[in-house]
Amino acid sequence: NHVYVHIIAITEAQCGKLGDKMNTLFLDAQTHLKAAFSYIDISEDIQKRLKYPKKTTLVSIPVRMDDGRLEVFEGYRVQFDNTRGPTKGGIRFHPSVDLDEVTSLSFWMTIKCAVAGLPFGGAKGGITVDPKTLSRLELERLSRGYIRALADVIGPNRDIPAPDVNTNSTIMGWMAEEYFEIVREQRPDVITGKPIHLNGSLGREAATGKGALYTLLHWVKSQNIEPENTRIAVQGFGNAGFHFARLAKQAGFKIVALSDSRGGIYSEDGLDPERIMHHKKTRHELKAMLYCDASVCDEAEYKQISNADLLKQDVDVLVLAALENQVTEKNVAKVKAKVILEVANGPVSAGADDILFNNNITVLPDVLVNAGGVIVSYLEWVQNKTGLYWEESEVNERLKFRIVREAETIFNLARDKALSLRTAAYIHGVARIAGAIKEKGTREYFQNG
Ligand SMILES: NC(=O)C1=CN([C@@H]2O[C@H](COP(=O)(O)OP(=O)(O)OC[C@H]3O[C@@H](n4cnc5c(N)ncnc54)[C@H](OP(=O)(O)O)[C@@H]3O)[C@@H](O)[C@H]2O)C=CC1
Ligand SMILES: O=C(O)CCC(=O)C(=O)O
Repeated sequence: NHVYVHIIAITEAQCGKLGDKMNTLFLDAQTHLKAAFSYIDISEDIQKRLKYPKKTTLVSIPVRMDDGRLEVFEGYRVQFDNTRGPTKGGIRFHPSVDLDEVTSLSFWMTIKCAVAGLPFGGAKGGITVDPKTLSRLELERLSRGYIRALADVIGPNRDIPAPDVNTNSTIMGWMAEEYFEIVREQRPDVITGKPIHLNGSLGREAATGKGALYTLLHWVKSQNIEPENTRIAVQGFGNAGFHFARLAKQAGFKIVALSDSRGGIYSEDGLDPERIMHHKKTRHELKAMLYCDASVCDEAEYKQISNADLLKQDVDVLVLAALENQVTEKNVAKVKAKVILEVANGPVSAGADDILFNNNITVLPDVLVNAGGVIVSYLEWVQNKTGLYWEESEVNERLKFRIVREAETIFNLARDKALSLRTAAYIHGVARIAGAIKEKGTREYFQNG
């Protein structure tokens, strides 16, 4: 299989050229960086370095399909910055994966790991594929092929992948096992988000949703708002959105609307995410709840809504837990929520973000809100390295302590300097990265300066 795999490690100079060709997502993401630079004492050299990914790898992954055909898929791994430690970030399987998206996601990972105070830089990977069209065996072959193609650039102290959209613990297990075969050594610290039976961490499955809930709870407390008086709509009902919705209901919030890629449902009386997940699992769409047998359904009245409708709901908190660019300058005027909780990466465009700030709509930013996933991935990596495994309660306590500590710093900075929470989060994270670059000395950054 290796014969078919082409690894192209792109140099910095080529990256500059690629940078020029990048379309809106990466350029949009960079807007927030520029905003943060104006509040930090940071040299021009460091500013310039942070605008380019350090290493971009593109691979082709040949897969023998069940019917005997050979399909070749495009795979990516972008390692944006490793100044603070090995790079870290998930792997996405989705038809819209391209270099622009993966680079943007790797940039957000870099900021996020710094915001969370983790000893990691940022990376992201992906394959351009609709995994819903593959059989289980095709999916396994594709996942293993991705690792065979990228085994030279990842590693337990180099770059540590994890799950993202349409990937999960099963896929991480296959990938880890493929890596062990290649290096002839058990290295569970090469990938996080693994199954519990393959040295994964208790608490990783729900960590992204849980971290988002801790951030929201800290926010409502700072505003003297009771969860019981807070109505929430959630876009996206996968790992992050489902666990957030489930835990938010347990914490007393009222979930009135939910959606997945096929549409959504609304109930003024409130929805039960666990019950809805049960129906989604059997009928593959969230709105299957609408057709469920009356004897199984409760008394609540459900209304079908579109994905566009979900964003317009008159709720207290709009939770975006699907994909990037969901609220843009085109639809931002329709948003009625008072608070947006960014569980997804980059769900609000930079232009929409400015409009929301000017309209006094609070955006709790992705680089803080969804950091729970990578925080528990870090805890998994530490457990894998030490061989000492913690109870779930210990993992959750460590997650809560870290995310609340960083949230408190960011909330205070935003309040004291009258900034958006996003700008405050970027200042907090970028200052840590810039500090590390400075301390590292002149080898890479200032060779001729
Ligand atoms: N998993 C993790 O640990 C982390 C994830 N994130 C981010 O959270 C977001 C979601 O990731 P994750 O939950 O893991 O991914 P999943 O694949 O588990 O879930 C994604 C969900 O989004 C839904 N979706 C896709 N498109 C739309 C749309 N247009 N409208 C409404 N729903 C849609 C999918 O629907 P369907 O079920 O029909 O496919 C699915 O329910 C991503 O931005 C990811 O980068 C961030 C930090 C960590
Ligand atoms: O758990 C991780 O290492 C990374 C998760 C991720 O991809 C993300 O935070 O966007």
